[in-house]
Amino acid sequence: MLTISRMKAILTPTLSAFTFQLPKTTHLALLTSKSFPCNPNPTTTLLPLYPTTLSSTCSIHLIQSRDVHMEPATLPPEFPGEIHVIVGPMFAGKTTTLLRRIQSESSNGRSVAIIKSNKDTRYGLDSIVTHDGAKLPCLALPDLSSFRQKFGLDAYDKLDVIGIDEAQFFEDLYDFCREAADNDGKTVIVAGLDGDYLRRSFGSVLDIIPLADSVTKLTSRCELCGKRAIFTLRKTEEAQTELIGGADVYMPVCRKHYVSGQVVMEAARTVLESQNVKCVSYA
Ligand SMILES: Nc1ncnc2c1ncn2[C@@H]1O[C@H](COP(=O)(O)OP(=O)(O)O)[C@@H](O)[C@H]1O
Ligand SMILES: Cc1cn([C@H]2C[C@H](O)[C@@H](COP(=O)(O)O)O2)c(=O)[nH]c1=O
Ligand SMILES: [Zn+2]
Repeated sequence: MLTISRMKAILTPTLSAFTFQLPKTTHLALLTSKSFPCNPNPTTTLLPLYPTTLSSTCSIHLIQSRDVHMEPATLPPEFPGEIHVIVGPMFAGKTTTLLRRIQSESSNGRSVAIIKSNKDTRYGLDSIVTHDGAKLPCLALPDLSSFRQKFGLDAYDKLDVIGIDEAQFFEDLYDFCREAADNDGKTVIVAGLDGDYLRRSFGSVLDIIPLADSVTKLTSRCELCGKRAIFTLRKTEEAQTELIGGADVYMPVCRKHYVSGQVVMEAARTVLESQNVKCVSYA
C-alpha cells in the first residue's frame, strides 16, 4: 500500500515527461508477486527496500534505472484546461449560451472553434444556428476524434477554446473532452441534451459531468401552460432515439404536460405499431 509521503514523492514531477528514471543508488525496488512470492499484494508495487526486515525466503530484484522501461508519461500542461457543460431540453437556449460564451472568449483575444455533429444538416454544415436564427461558423464532424486532423495539427495547438454543440450525438465525447482539457490545456464548452424525448440519458453527455468544472442546466417555457419547461416532448409517432427536427417535431414542456402528453403519444405509437404489425402479418 502507498503511504501519503510516497504518493507525494511519486506525484512531485522531479521526473522528465517522457522517462521514468530511478537513481542507481535508489532504495526502491520494483517488486512483483513473482519476484517476491511472500508479497501479499499480487499487483506490481513500488516498495521501499529494507533488506533486514525481509524474510530469507523472499527473493528480491533491485531494478536499476537503465533496466526500467515504462511507457512515456504525459505530464499535465502548464495551464490546464477547463470543461463547462450546458444541458437542458430543446429550446432552452443551450446553443445561444454556447454562442455567447464563444463570442466572449473570442473578444477576450482567445482563439476559438466550434464543432457540431454532421447528423444535423438542418441549417447546412458550416454554421451552428439557434432557434432564433443567430449563427457562427463551425466544423460539422461525424466524431470528435477527427477534429485535430480536420482542423490542422498546428491550428489545434494554437487553439484556446473549443465549443461543442449537439454533444449528445458524439460517442467519443468523454475521451475528447478529457484529453483536450487534461493534456492539451483547452477550455471546452459543451452544449447538449441531457435527456432524450423519453427522458433517458442521451449519448455521453451525462458521462462528462464528473470531468466538468461547471454544469449549467437551462430551462425553457412549457408550450402548453407557460410554466418552466424541463423536458422535450416528441409530437410525432417516430420511436427511434435520434430524430433530427425542430419545433415541427418537438416542444418544451413542464413535468405535468410531459406526463399527460407522453401518455397520449405512447398510446398513439402503440396503436400505430399494432397496425404496422397487422400490415406485416397480412403481407
Ligand atoms: N417552443 C418554442 N418553439 C420555437 N422556438 C422557441 C420555443 N421556445 C423558445 N424558443 C426560442 O428558441 C430560443 C433558444 O434557441 P436555442 O439557443 O437554439 O435553444 P437550444 O439550443 O436549447 O435548443 C429561445 O430564445 C426562443 O426564442
Ligand atoms: C429530444 C430529442 C431530440 N433529438 C434531436 C432533435 C434536434 O435535432 C436535436 C436537439 O437540438 P437542440 O439544439 O437541443 O434544439 O436533437 C433527438 O434526436 N432525439 C430526441 O429524443
Ligand atoms: Zn405545462
